[in-house]
Order: sequence, then structure tokens, then C-alpha cells
Amino acid sequence: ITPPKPSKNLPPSPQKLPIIGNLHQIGPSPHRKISYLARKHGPLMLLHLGKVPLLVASSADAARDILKTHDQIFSNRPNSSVANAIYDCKDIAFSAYGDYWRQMRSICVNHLLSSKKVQSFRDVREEEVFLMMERIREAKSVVNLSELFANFANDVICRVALGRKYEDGGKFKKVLEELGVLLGSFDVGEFVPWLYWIKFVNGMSGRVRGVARNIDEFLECVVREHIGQKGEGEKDFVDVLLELQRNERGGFVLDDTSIKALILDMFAAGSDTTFTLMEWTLSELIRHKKVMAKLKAELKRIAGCNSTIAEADLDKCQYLKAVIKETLRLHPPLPLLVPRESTHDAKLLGYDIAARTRVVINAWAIGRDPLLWEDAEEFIPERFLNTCIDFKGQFQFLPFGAGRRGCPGAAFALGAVELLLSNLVLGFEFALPGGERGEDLDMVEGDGLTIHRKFPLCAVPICES
Ligand code: HEM
Repeated sequence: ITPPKPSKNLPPSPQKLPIIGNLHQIGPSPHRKISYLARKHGPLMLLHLGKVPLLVASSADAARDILKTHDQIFSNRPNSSVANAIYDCKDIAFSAYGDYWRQMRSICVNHLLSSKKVQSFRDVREEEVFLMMERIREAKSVVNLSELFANFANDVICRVALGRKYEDGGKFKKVLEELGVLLGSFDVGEFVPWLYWIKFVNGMSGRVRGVARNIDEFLECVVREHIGQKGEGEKDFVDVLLELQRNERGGFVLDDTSIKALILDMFAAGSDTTFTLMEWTLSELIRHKKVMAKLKAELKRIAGCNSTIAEADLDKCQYLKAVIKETLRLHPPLPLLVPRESTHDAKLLGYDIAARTRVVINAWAIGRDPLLWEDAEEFIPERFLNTCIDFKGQFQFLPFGAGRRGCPGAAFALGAVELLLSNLVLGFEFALPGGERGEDLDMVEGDGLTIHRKFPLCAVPICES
């Protein structure tokens, strides 16, 4: 007699409803909702979104198991109807794990995001910071800092990737914002097949097509313009991509769609996340006067008789770095990272996980886990001074994800954020409009894949000198 097959040891699940499973328990602010569910059901929890199993990891140990021990099995991305509609997932962030993804990622790291490349963009960052400071100095009253931050992040990427700023860049930025919202919204039909029609009725399908068309119109123009100006001036990222296309290597064909998808990724993955980090950091500083004063003192000491902080000074700004890390702990711009999918069966923390399970890692919940962080809900940058907690290899702090699919743009983003914030804090005091007290500044979160402030950060800048 053959012994009965041992039954699978599945992670705990909250009770589910027929057909929709746990879909009704997610909705807006999913990182908060699933963190609440995980408190009851544990650090590895299996939800059912319609017919799709979704594994949620909410502890550093679970994250380590997924992103390190079994990184290869969990390096795929699940299918997303929105990403599919835009360049067929031929970008880096949404392409399936495999050779195509590997080649695209290595092109992008070697030609745009390596630390050597990032250093070479120093002039661009310094010029854009200077322009931003001028703009704020000229403002006589309330300034919408969120908008300025968004323009800054976009302009830096525009200049290094496309070679210059574009007049219709503002329109492109709006389209990207819409893309972010669509990527973060739920296409119910992905989970409950017989509700496939909903996206046609609620307008989602039309919005996705509109966004795809607008993105392609802009990027097609950019690429055509670059083809038309062969060999003139310094090479930007688009020039490099076109050159790689001409000198096809090792059988890897970089077609026009791949080029546009790569450029789009730099904006879609890099712009919103970077500006969000600036927005939350300055918000926390405005709310915490003592931290602001301590940071100002550090920056004044380092600037000495200069009125600005230069890139070369940033290594000395240890408190600034701690302030940014503390902001990323409490407000990771992508609180659930970017979803993964398992390619094979695996065992995690003793549970059986089937192939093709979607996985999200709740970096937001891990960053606020009281077992890992003292006074976890408080903003205390000092906790990052004199510790080895950095952006790599520690699973209690995961704002950039980890493993082979971890963010390749961290150095690029941090270079821009550190330079801008240090100069802003050195150059200005910020008061809230209408005499509102800093500590009363609202911290309400918006919706979307990237979680920014629901209401823009508006303040009255007062020049220090
Ligand atoms: C503060 C700024 C940023 C944050 C917080 C951030 C965060 C993240 C996170 C959490 C992921 C998913 C990682 C995972 O699955 O483990 C990711 C992926 C990615 N990020 Fe970033 N990112 C930032 C800036 C940037 C910038 C500036 C760029 C490029 C210009 C960039 C390009 C990418 C790309 C291409 C991916 C996809 C990687 C892949 O799937 O292989 N990011 N980012």
C-alpha cells in the first residue's frame, strides 16, 4: 500500500468569501490593510484574490527567505494587464525573469545607473539644484514644494536620459502620474475572470489605452529626434541605446519598442519615487523642529564659509543620511515593493508555497515592526547613526527591495535627494501657511503604486541669508 501523500502545510489565511476570496479586505492603502491582517495571521499569510493566491510577507525573516535564500525562485513578476498594455512588459521592472530581463537590466546599469555613471551626472544635479533654489528664492509667498520636487526629479532624469528638458515634458509628467495610479489600481478581471468586462465599463481600459498612446507619441518623438542628430554633442542614454541597436551584440536585438520601454522605465520607476522621498523627508523635518535644527547645524558646520553644500561634502553629512533613512523606514515610496511571482514550488518558514504564487513584501510593515525597532512609530534619525544598517543586505530595512530584482537606481536617487535637501535646509526656513504649527502638518497618504502625500506640501520659504 502506498502511504497517503502528506498534505501541504499552507500559510494561514483569513476567512474568504466565495468567488472574490479576500479581495474585499484590501482596497485603498493595501499596505495598511494587509499589515492589520498579518497581525492576526502571522508573518507569512496566504490571501486569495479571486482565483489568484497572494502570499504576503510581513517580517524580516520572511523577507530574507524570499529575497535571499530563494531569490531565484521569486524573481519573476506577475502578469499585469496595465504593464502589458504598455510596450508588452518589455521594460525592466515588469518583464519576466530570464535572459531578456537580464540583458535590459545590464544595459541600464552599465550606461546610466552604475556609481561611476551617477558621479558623471554631478554637473546636472548641481545646476538643477541651483535653479530650484533660485525659483524658491524668487517666490514671495506660499510655494508648492511637492510640485517643485516632482519637476526637479523629472528634469534630472530628462537631462541625463534624453539629453535635454522637453517643453512638453510637463504633459509627459502628467501622463506618468496617470500611469502610476493605473498601475496601483485593481483590475478586478485579473483575479475574477468572469468580471473581465468591468474594466471596459468603469473606463479603466480606455484610460490605459490613452496613457499608452500618449507615452508612445512622446517617446517616438524623442527617439526620432535623436536619430536625426547623429554624432552631435555629448552622448545621452538614448544615443547609447541607439548605438547598441546599430551594433547588435551577442544576438540580443534591442528593437524600437525595447528602447522606448527602457526610457519609460527610467521615468516611471525613477521620478515619482525620488520626488516622494523628498516630499516625505521635508514634511518630517517640518514636523520635528529639533531634528531640523540639528540637521541645519551639521550642514552649517560642513559648509563653513560657503553658502551651499557641494556634492563632495555629502559624504560628511552623516545626520542628513540618517534623516533620509529614517524617512525611508517610515515612508517607503513603494510600501509593498514591486510584486514578485514564484516560478517553482518552495518552502518558506516551513510552509509550502506553490509555483505561480504572487508575492508581496510589506516593507512598510517591516519598517514599523516593534520587535525590530524601538519606538517604531517615532521619527528618530539617531537610530541610524553608528549602525551598519544600510540599503543592502538587511532585511528589516527594505526601501529599495533586495536580491537580483532589487532597485538598480538607489545611488542615482540618493545623489539627487541628498544634494537638494541639504541645500534647501541650509538655505531656508520653512513655515506653514496660515501660521499652522509644524507639528500639526498632516501626513495623509495618497493612492497609487507609489505612496506620496495626499495633499501637496506647501510652505512659505524664508531665506536664511
Ligand atoms: C527613492 C527612490 C527609489 C525607490 C524608493 C525605489 C524603490 C524600488 C523598489 C522597491 C523596487 C522593487 C525592488 C524589488 O522588487 O525587490 C524598484 C525597482 C526598480 N527601480 Fe527603483 N526606486 C527608486 C528610484 C529609482 C530610480 C532613480 C531608478 C532609475 C532611474 C529606478 C529604477 C528601478 C528599476 C528599473 C526597477 C526594476 C528592477 C527589476 O525589476 O529588475 N528606481 N525600485
